[in-house]
Amino acid sequence: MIERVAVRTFTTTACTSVDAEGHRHPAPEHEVTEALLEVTDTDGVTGYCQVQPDQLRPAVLDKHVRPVLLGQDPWDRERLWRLLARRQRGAHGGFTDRALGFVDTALWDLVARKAGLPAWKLAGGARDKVPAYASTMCGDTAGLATPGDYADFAKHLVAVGYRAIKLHTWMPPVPGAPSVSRDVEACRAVREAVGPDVELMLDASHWYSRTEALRLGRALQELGFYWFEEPMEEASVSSYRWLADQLDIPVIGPEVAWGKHLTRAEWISTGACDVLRAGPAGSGGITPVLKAVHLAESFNVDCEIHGNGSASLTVLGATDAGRWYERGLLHPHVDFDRVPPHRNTIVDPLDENGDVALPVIPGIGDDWNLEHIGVHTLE
Ligand SMILES: O=C(O)[C@H](O)[C@@H](O)[C@@H](O)C(=O)NO
Ligand SMILES: [Mg+2]
Repeated sequence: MIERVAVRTFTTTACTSVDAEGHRHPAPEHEVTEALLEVTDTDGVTGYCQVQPDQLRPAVLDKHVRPVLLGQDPWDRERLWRLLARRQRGAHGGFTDRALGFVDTALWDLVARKAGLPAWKLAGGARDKVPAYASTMCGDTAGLATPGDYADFAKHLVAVGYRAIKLHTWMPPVPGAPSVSRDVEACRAVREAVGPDVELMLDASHWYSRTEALRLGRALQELGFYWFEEPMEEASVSSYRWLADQLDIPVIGPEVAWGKHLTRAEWISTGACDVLRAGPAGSGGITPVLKAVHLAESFNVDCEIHGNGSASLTVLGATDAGRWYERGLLHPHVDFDRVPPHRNTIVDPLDENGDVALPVIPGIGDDWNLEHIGVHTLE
């Protein structure tokens, strides 16, 4: 039975930081506080999920998570997920899909560790590697400051094996952002740099109106882009249906819209997307993302998985619905393969063919340096 649910904060180092709008950029190496959710059962097995401390608050653990999980059989993951999800209504926004996702992910890690299997095998076992696309950081003023910078970086990414590249371009608070014309210049420069055989995608991060999104989408069509992501606020489903009706380039979503697989059923049934999107971090965990993947399969719609890391790899290994693993966020001035002090290895090394092998260790695949984490635990 589950006997302990705790969040352990620890110090480590990072070479990136987020700006005022939450977009990640390179930074000098510095100390940061991270957190690990731990769910331990009476056999002494622990499931883990790395969390942002402010996104799984003590009050949520006390009021919603522990009352559901403690004393329960961790193998009843589906029943426990549903009990947790139904707590969201009464939490009045205090128990987010992200918090639910962290708990569900730790439960998957726990039962896979108990089974001695990779979680993707336990959840299905559809493939043992997946092609990765390079997901760039947003534009900035040093490194990804011009269309030429994006073009040079794209050539490097192709040279190391990527067969697809997704641009995040310039976003506020970067001066002059957002700008449809600058986005088009960057996308054109990258297409000219890599040629016609590399799949290209743009993630416009929700800053545009319908008419701006339409203008940008038409330009991407001319450049042969593979999908068009999040040009508008995803709460406006009718805007996405309007846009998808007018464009040939596939519109993909939703990424951050709340409502788990249920919201995604609405996006498919109303024609708001041509390709579905869901990720364990933002859509309530591995459990509802698997539901969304199966939903998409039933409509013959591709479902692309949002976000890097072990939980996304779990879904991608368990199904063959997603064509790509989002590897990133990448930047010319950041070594994405750097192993931080709290890990023994990274979970998603890229091979020379541009593929990421699914992890083979028991659990979702994170190889934590528990000696570092334990020693550096903050009380
Ligand atoms: O912080 C975020 O929202 C994510 O990093 C996001 O920007 C990025 O992963 C994305 O949009 N992927 O599609
Ligand atoms: Mg996105």
